[in-house]
Amino acid sequence: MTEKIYIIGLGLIGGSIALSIKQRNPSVHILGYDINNDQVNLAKKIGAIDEISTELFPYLADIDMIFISTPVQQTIQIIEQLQAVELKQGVIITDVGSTKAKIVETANRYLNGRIKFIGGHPMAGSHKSGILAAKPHLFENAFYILTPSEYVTTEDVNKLKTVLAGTKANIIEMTPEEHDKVTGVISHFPHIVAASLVYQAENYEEQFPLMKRLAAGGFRDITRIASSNPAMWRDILLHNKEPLLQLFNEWILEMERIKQFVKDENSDQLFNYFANAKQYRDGLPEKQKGAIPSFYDLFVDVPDYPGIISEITGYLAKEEISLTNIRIIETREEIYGVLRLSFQTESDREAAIACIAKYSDYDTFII
Ligand SMILES: NC(=O)C1=CN([C@@H]2O[C@H](COP(=O)(O)OP(=O)(O)OC[C@H]3O[C@@H](n4cnc5c(N)ncnc54)[C@H](O)[C@@H]3O)[C@@H](O)[C@H]2O)C=CC1
Ligand SMILES: O=C(O)C(=O)Cc1ccc(O)cc1
Repeated sequence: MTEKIYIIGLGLIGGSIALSIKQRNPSVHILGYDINNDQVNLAKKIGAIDEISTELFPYLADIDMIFISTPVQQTIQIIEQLQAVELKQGVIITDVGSTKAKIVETANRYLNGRIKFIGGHPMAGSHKSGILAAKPHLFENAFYILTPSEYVTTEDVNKLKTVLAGTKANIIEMTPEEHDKVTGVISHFPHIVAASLVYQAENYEEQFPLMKRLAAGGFRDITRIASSNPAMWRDILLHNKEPLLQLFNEWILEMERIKQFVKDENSDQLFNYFANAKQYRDGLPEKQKGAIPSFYDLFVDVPDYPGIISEITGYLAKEEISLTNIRIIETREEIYGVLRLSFQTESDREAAIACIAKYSDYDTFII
């Protein structure tokens, strides 16, 4: 049973995790520390934590689980220092960093399997920082990646998953290396591109003073993430060097490819370039938080009438099947609609298929 949790770093992510744990299980006692007193005081004030620690390593021998939710470089330093701290037998330590290989490698080296470390990364957030931007539902329907090493058991991972259940995230597992490659493509490199587009606009400002005021719409959308915390992104790039270097090379080749189409005035290739990108982009799951699609969506063909959502949720409630999201995604000929139901696990989805077949004639399908 996880009774006492220690959270180091009470900003956007640490604060959101604390709030989600407290909301699901108020009896869990959360001790919190932040190098910035204002953050930890605010965390206590909004009820994210029960108790403030005034030092990084207070008495920790009664703590069942530790979350390190600081910027990645600080996370490494804290893990290095943890080897000399007295901890409870069986304590589980996890982090929330946007990179995994360096952090997990540090944990393996310094904690040496003696202390159970499970790398973690909730794949949602914001360009905002700090406890005041924290929300208990920040990770709802997002992916939460865990990278357990050979030193931890399924039971350890399940313990962490139970604590994280209040986040309502889809928890999946992968290796630290897989994680860093995937997040390099869909998160880290896009932050570089966003910042570079901002530089490009800024460079033209002297020549076209109206540039800033004209930079609306698409430009604002694609560069939103350039407003993220610079120190955090500096450290993420320092951690994920090799995958990013490969992506730089591939991106430069990609730019050369489209540049050539423009140079050649190759109308067909230019059309195809945008048409293929549009097709792939349009196929991304709609309004999914985080960058990767859900694995456990179920689609149901339903008549389009008011009350259909409560009818379906009523069937699922009868069988005690929990749902993370439900949404009408399409109406066909104004008669039939498609309902998308999202589940945390494959077994919940299978149970839902059986349940809907038991109580209704609606067709279910998986894409
Ligand atoms: N911002 C985002 O959208 C996401 C961030 N992450 C990861 O989560 C981690 C935290 O990021 P945020 O919560 O966004 O940043 P944040 O800036 O909102 O919070 C970080 C907190 O850590 C504290 N801190 C820094 N050094 C510390 C130390 N040595 N000891 C104790 N506290 C310390 C800061 O004072 C701050 O309150 C980072 O590793 C980041 O890569 C993961 C997913 C999304
Ligand atoms: O603001 C956004 O859309 C983000 O990209 C948030 C984000 C930042 C860092 C992560 O590791 C994961 C998600």
